[in-house]
Amino acid sequence: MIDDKAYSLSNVELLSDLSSAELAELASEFQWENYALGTEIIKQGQEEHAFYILIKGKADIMIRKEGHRMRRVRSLSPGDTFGEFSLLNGKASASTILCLEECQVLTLDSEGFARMLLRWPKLYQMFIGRLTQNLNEANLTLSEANYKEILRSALQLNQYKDKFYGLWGGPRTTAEVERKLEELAQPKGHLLLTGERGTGRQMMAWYVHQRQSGTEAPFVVVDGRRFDQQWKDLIMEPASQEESSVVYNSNLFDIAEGGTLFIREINLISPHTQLKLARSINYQRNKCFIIGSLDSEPDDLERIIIPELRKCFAHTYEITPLRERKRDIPILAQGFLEKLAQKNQRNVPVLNQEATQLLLSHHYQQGNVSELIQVIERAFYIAEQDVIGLEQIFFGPTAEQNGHTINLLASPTLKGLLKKGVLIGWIRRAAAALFIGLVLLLLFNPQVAVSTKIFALVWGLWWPLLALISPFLGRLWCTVCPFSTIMDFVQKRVHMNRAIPEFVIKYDYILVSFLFLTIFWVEVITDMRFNPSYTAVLLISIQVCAIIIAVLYPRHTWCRHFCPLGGFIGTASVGSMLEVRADPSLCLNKCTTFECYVGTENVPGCPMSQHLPFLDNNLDCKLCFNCVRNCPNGSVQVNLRLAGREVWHLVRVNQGFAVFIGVMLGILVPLYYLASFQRIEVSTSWKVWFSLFYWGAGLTGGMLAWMIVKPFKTKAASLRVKLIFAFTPLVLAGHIMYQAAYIPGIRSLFLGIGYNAHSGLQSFYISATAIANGIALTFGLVLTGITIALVLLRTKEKRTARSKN
Ligand SMILES: Nc1ncnc2c1ncn2[C@@H]1O[C@H](COP(=O)(O)OP(=O)(O)OP(=O)(O)O)[C@@H](O)[C@H]1O
Repeated sequence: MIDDKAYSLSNVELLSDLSSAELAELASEFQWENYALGTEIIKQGQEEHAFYILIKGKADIMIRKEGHRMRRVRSLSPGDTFGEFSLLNGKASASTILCLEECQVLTLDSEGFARMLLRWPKLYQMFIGRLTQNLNEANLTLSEANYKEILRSALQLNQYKDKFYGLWGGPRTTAEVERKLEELAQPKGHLLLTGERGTGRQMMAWYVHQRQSGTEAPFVVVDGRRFDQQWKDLIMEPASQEESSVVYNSNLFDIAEGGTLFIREINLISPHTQLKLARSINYQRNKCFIIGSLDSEPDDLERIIIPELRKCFAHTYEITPLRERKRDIPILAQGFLEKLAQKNQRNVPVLNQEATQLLLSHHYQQGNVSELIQVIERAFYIAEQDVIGLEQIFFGPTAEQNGHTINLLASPTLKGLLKKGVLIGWIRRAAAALFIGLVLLLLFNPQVAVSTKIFALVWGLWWPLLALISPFLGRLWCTVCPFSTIMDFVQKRVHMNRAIPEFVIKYDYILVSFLFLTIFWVEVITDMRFNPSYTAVLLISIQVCAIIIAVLYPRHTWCRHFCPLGGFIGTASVGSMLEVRADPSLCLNKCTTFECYVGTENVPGCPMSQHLPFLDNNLDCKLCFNCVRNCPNGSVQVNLRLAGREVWHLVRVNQGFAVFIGVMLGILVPLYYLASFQRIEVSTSWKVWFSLFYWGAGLTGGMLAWMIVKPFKTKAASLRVKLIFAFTPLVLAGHIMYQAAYIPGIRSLFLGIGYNAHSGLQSFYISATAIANGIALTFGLVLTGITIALVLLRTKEKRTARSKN
């Protein structure tokens, strides 16, 4: 019978490296089991586990998701294994195995499985590799978290040689680490490494091990987080060894014999197991060197690990957090870039001054050097030139979702539409064609433009509509904006793709504010709203500027850093009801290709240079949906949300746009009173007074906002920034009031509420403009008031929560 089993096992690919003697040894552990057609060998959710090899018959791996019918994931045929996943992670089975025919299997219980892995570590390694491959083919989404854990487990037998960058930092750090390495490599007793996550504790452990025992000696890594579930039984203590009902050929110290056993996050082992571990360490009689690591200050050690275990470690070494040795940052960053360039056979990119400064200003509390590596790797892969600037550095916490949203992509029709992008393409082309027709008409046949009321619609419909729709649809207009379509058309054919000057990135709010002020001023001074030819010249000028910028610089630099209209809609859309966001956990765990930023063969990357997991406000999102089309992981969502919520939840934003809001608010008074209503006769002196009043008010508004929000060194949105953004409804209301006055016929529209022959018509009729203004102003004031109150409440709530922690 054993021969039968050994013969069957010899046909299993996973075991093909074992000799006949070894197969015979292993076969004695396995049991035969038969299952009839339609039976379930394993049930999803089952707690007890065994390892199975299908010898005869066919079976399916089935998964039932909550509220759904059973779904087939994969078929199994003779030689395939199953059950191993649950054995390794100690969790309930994630799937059901259903027999499609009569099946014969060989099974191994959990203890036999553990013995097999210990007896043949190489098998374990192959096993993990095979399992990973199987998992890849199976339902990745469901198993992703477990999959990662297993890969981590697999690391214990992997060679660490090529894992680390082998850099330490600046000369001071390098000298200190080298000295410490020499010292620690002298075997005087076990070592405890303390330091925050990602400071390099593993790396230090590896290099200590390398110096002490050599690269080829075993370096076994186990994780304290899963020690109780996975490894507790593999440590021997003198008393329990004989008592134990399970006799193992080997234990953790045997596996690491002659090398190092590295126990990560040792403090996360339960106190009971810590005690067992302490006894085992003392009992193992220096079979291996032990390194423990934990995230703690050395002074806290007594509190978080039990004294018996603490005493096992003769010395401790604390690795300094990255933020306390900032001089290392540029050297590490450049070093990582060099390694990446070497690996990818590319030129070594250089970090420009601004990018370096940004890297230096960050605190790296999320993951120290690992966090820096992530930022640098991302920058390396998304950089299109050999210089890495601010545009390629994405930092800090990823975007978080606030409150309830409705993902519109849940609708297959809409998803299909956006994924194809054909409709948007046609709308863009149609808008561009209409725009060109309009400009030509204004330029060459202004009388027709006026008599057909087309001209009136330019000022009376286009602009008011923009102010009206952006609180709802955000920058959706920017996607179909003819300026950007024409600019895109030219850019595809002629482009220099120069790096965007840093002053443009840094001071874009000044450029946007200045252009905004200039356009409104020219409009009033030249009486452009009553002059088709001037209007055409303005539109052409804007288009020419957009084209020049598009030829010089990459993507939609114009829309992001220059366009006054884009700036206006962008600030209005911060609180809008539509957002495009990604699921950061999906992006960070699954994505290594950054298609949302880089683009794919057919669809360009984000025109606004956004990396989706870090996109957490609407200011720079044009809702072009390129990311929806590009993302291979389905991470992108198009959400409907509560209007305004982004303002009181604002985390990061280009703070300069608070200045722009100040400017927009400032000019409302001169625009409204002088331009809309007081313009009885446009004399030269009126123009002078208007100009003085207008520029004075605009600049004062901007300066005041600047003084309130300064200093804006980072992108973090302070309370003051949020408060200024809370004024957006008022700004919008003001601009709607100003623009609405140009809606064709509105000035001569009066609404009557009665007739009184004695007191005359006027007392009973009210102008439509006044009603519109009243409504807009009331909405503006009320919404601003509510937003300010919510900003204050939310800040208070956050402060209270922080002080409680
Ligand atoms: N001084 C350093 N020089 C170069 N690379 C470093 C340095 N410190 C850490 N790293 C790199 O940072 C990454 C994380 O390091 P490591 O895994 O050793 O951190 P850790 O403290 O053990 O934290 P974690 O438990 O999160 O892994 C590794 O890729 C490592 O190569």
